[in-house]
Amino acid sequence: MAQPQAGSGTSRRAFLRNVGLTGGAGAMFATMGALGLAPTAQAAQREQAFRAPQSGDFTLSGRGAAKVVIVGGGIAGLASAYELGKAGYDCTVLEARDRTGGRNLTVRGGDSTTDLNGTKQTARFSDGQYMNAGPARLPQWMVTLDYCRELGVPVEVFTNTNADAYIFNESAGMTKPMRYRTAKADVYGYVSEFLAKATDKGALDQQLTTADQERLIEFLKDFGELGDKLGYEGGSRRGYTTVPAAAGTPGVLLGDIPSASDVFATGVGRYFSFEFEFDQAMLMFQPVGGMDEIPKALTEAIGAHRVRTGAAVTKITDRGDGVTVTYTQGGRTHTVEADFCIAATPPNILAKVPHNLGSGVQSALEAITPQSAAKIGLEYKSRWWELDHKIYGGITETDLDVSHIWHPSYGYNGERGLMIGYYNYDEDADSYGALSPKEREKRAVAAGVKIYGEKYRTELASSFSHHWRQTPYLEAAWHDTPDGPDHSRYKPLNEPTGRVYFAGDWLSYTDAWQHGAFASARKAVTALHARVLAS
Ligand SMILES: Cc1cc2nc3c(=O)[nH]c(=O)nc-3n(C[C@H](O)[C@H](O)[C@H](O)COP(=O)(O)OP(=O)(O)OC[C@H]3O[C@@H](n4cnc5c(N)ncnc54)[C@H](O)[C@@H]3O)c2cc1C
Ligand SMILES: N[C@@H](Cc1ccccc1)C(=O)O
Repeated sequence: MAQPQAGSGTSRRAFLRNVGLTGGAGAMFATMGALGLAPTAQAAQREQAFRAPQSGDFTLSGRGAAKVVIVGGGIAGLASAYELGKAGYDCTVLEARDRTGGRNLTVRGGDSTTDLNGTKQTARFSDGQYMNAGPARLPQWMVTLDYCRELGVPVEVFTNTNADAYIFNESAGMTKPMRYRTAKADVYGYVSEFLAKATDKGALDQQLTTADQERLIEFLKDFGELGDKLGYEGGSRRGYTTVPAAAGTPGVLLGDIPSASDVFATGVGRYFSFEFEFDQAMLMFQPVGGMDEIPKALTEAIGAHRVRTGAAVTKITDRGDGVTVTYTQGGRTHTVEADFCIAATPPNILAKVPHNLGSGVQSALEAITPQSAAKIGLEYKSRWWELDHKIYGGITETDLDVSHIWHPSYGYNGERGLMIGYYNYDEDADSYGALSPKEREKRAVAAGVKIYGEKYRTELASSFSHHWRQTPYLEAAWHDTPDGPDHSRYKPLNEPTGRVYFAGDWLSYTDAWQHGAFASARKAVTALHARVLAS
C-alpha cells in the first residue's frame, strides 16, 4: 500500500507515480497490466485517476457497474462501499448493530449498551465529554488520516507520551508515582554513565577506534547529562519541587537522586520503547469530537439509504452467477441479491454465519482467535490532573490491573474532563468484564487513588465501561492471526471465494488499527473492480 507522505504535495506524488516510484495508482496500473487490460484503457484510466479527487492516494480507475452487498458496516465495510460507490457500483451495506462504525465506538451522554451477558449501561457524561471506547489514536503515516482529510473530518493532536505523566510500578515497591521525565533522566543517566565509563576503561577497544570512543563518550555525556568524571548526578531534566520563576526564585531541583540499583529495580525503563514503535510514536492524532466522526462521515458519503442498520446477516450463499445474502431486520427475514459480496465482519462472527463457501474458508476463519481489551471512562467534575498535577494529556503507565490511564487530549483547562481509568487487555480486561459496572468503577478508582490521591475518587461524576469480548456482533477487540495474514491457510480469505470477497483489519499487517481495515477494503475493492472491468 502506498503510504501517505506527510507534506508531499499532490503534484509531487503524481510525479513520483508517473515515474513509477510509488505504489498507489502506479501499482494499480501495473496490476491492471498484469490482468491483461489494454494499454489504451490503462492510459484513459490513468488520466481519470489523476483528475479524480485524492482519497488517501487511492482511486479506482474507470467505471464499474455491478451490485455489491457488503456485510458489516465497520470501517472495512464502509470504506468498501465508499470506494466502490465512487466508481459507480450499486452498494448495499448490511449492519447488524443499530449504528455503523463497528469497533469504532464513541460513547457520549445518553448512549446505551447491552452486553452479551445482559449488562446494561447508559452513559451519563455531560455535554461535550466523550469516550473513545475503541480506536482513539492515529499515527501520521496511517491512511486513516487521509480519509479524515478527504471526508472533511477535522483532526487534532492526541498526546500519546507526556514527560509529565506518571509511571507507577507497585509490584516493584514504588509507593508513589514517578514522572516520565524523572524516570527517563535517571535511566538514561545511569545507562550513559556505565557505558561511558566502560568505554573509557577500554571495554570497547575491540569494537571501536579511539576516535569513535571519544565520539561515543561525547554523545553519552550529553544524552545522560553526565558530569566531567562521567558520573550521573541528576539535573533539571529530572524536574523541580519549586519551578524556576522570577529573579530570586531559581527553582529547587527534585532531590534524592536514587542509586542506579534502585532505579533499575523500579522497572520504569520498560515503558520507554513504546514511543519508539512505528505505530505509536508522536505525533499522533484524533478526530475532533470523537473517533466516530470517521464512520459518520463515511456513512453520509455513501448515502444513508444504502446502509441498513439493525440488519443481521444470517446466511451467505454464492450462487455461481451471483450472491444471495439473507438477513433479519425488525424480526423479519429479508434477502439481498447481488453480483458480489464483501464480507466485512470480524472472523469470529463470520465463522458462525452459515455459508456455502467451503471448508477452507471456514477453517481459516476458525484459526483466527478473538482477543480481549476493555476501557472505562471516568468523568470528573474538575480537571484536577491539570490543576494539581500539571498533566495535560498523555498516558500514565502502571503495572496495576488497570494498565494504562489516559488523560484527555481535548478540552484542556475546561471545567470538566474525562479520563480513561483503564485500558487493559487479556486477563486484566476479562477480570473487569466479569464485574458489574459499579464494581468496575470501584476497582478502577481504588487503583487510581494510589497514583493520584483522593481526588480520583471525590471528584468523580460518573463512569461508563466497555468490554469488547462482551459486545454483540463483535465479541473481540482485535484478533490473533497465527502465522500472519499471508499464510497459505488464509488464501481463501485473501482471494475471492467465488463471488465473495473478505475485508477487515484482521486480514492486514496492522490488525487492531483502522488503517488495516481501510487497507484490506482497498485491496478487496481493487480486485473486485479489476474483475468487473475485465469481464
Ligand atoms: C479497544 C480498542 C482500541 C483500538 N485502538 C485503535 C486506535 O487507537 N487506532 C486505530 O486506528 N484503531 C484502533 N483499534 C482498531 C479498530 O477499531 C479496528 O481496526 C477497526 O475499527 C476494525 O474495522 P473493521 O471494519 O475491520 O471491523 P469491525 O469494526 O469489527 O466491523 C465489523 C462490523 O460487522 C458487523 N457485523 C458483525 N456481524 C454481522 C452480521 N451477522 N450481519 C451484519 N453485520 C455484522 C459488526 O457489527 C461491525 O459493525 C482499536 C480497537 C479496539 C477494540
Ligand atoms: N491500535 C490499538 C491497539 C494496540 C495497542 C498497542 C499496540 C498496538 C496496537 C491502540 O493503539 O490502542
